Amino acid sequence: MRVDIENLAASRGGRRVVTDVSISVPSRSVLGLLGPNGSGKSTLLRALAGIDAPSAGTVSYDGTALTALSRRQVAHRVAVMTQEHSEEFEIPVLELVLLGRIPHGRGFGRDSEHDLAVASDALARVGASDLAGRAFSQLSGGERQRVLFARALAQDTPVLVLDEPTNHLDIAHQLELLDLVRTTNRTVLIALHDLNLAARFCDTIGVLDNGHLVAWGTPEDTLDTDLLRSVFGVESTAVAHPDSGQSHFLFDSRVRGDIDDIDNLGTAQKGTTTR
Ligand SMILES: Nc1ncnc2c1ncn2[C@@H]1O[C@H](COP(=O)(O)OP(=O)(O)OP(=O)(O)O)[C@@H](O)[C@H]1O
Repeated sequence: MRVDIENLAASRGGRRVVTDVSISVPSRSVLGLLGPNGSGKSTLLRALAGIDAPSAGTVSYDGTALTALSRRQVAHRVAVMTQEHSEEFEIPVLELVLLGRIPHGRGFGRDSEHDLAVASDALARVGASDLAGRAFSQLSGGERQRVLFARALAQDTPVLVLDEPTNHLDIAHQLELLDLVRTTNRTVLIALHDLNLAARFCDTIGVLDNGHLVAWGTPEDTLDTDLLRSVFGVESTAVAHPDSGQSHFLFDSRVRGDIDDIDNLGTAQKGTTTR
C-alpha cells in the first residue's frame, strides 16, 4: 500500500512541531525517519498513522485520505507501535497480542482458531513464544517491545508505523526485529536513532530537523558527514563496510563548542589537554 504525505504540518500541545513535509513511500518499502530528539519524528508518525489529525496537508493510503476513513478502516490498513505504552497491562502476553486481532473480529472473547494461530505465529516470529503465558507488566523493556511488535504484526495490516521499536533491544534482537521489518512485505514507516542500522535496513531515509524534512532519499544519497554535522552536531568518519561496501559512520565527537560542558567532561576523562 502506497503512503503519500503532502504538505503535512502537525502540532503537539497546540504548537506546530512539523512543517511542510511531503514524501511518497512506495508500497512494500521501508521509510526510516531520523532526527535529533524533539525534531518531530513521533509527531509525524502519529499523523501518518491517523492517531492525530494533521494541522495542514494530507496523508493518503493508496490515494484515499486517512481523514476519509473510519477508525475501523484505518485499523485495517495500519498497525502502530508507539513509544507510549501502558506498563500496567496485567493481561497475559498472548491476550495482549490477540488485541491486534480486534479490527478483524467481532469483539472480546470471540477469538477464532485463526486469530489464535496468527497471534501465536507473530509471537514465534519475534522469538517470544515462551512469554505467551507471562503477564505483560512483568516483562523486561526489551521483552515488552518484542511483544508489542508481535501485536502490530498480528493486526495483519499492509502498513506498519513503528516509533523507535528497537530502543530497548539488545543487538541480536535489534537485528532480528529489523530483519523482520525488511522481510515483512509491508509498507513500513519507522523512526530510528541508530543511523547505521537505518542505512542498512531502510530503502529510503527521511531526516527531520526542527520539524522540517531536510533530506530525503536512499541512505547512500542522504547520509553523509556534512549532514550528520549540521543536523546532529557530530563529527563523523564514513568507512566502507568490507563486505557490502556500504558506508558505515564512526562517530568521532560532538561538534566543538556545541555543548561546552560535555566537551570539558570528555576531555578530562580522556586525560588530554587539547580542545
Ligand atoms: N504531548 C505533547 N505536548 C506538547 N508538546 C509535545 C508533546 N509531545 C511532544 N511534544 C513536543 O513536540 C516536539 C516534537 O516531539 P516529538 O516527540 O515528535 O520528537 P521526536 O523527534 O520523536 O523526539 P525523540 O527522538 O526524543 O523521541 C518536541 O518539542 C516535544 O517537546
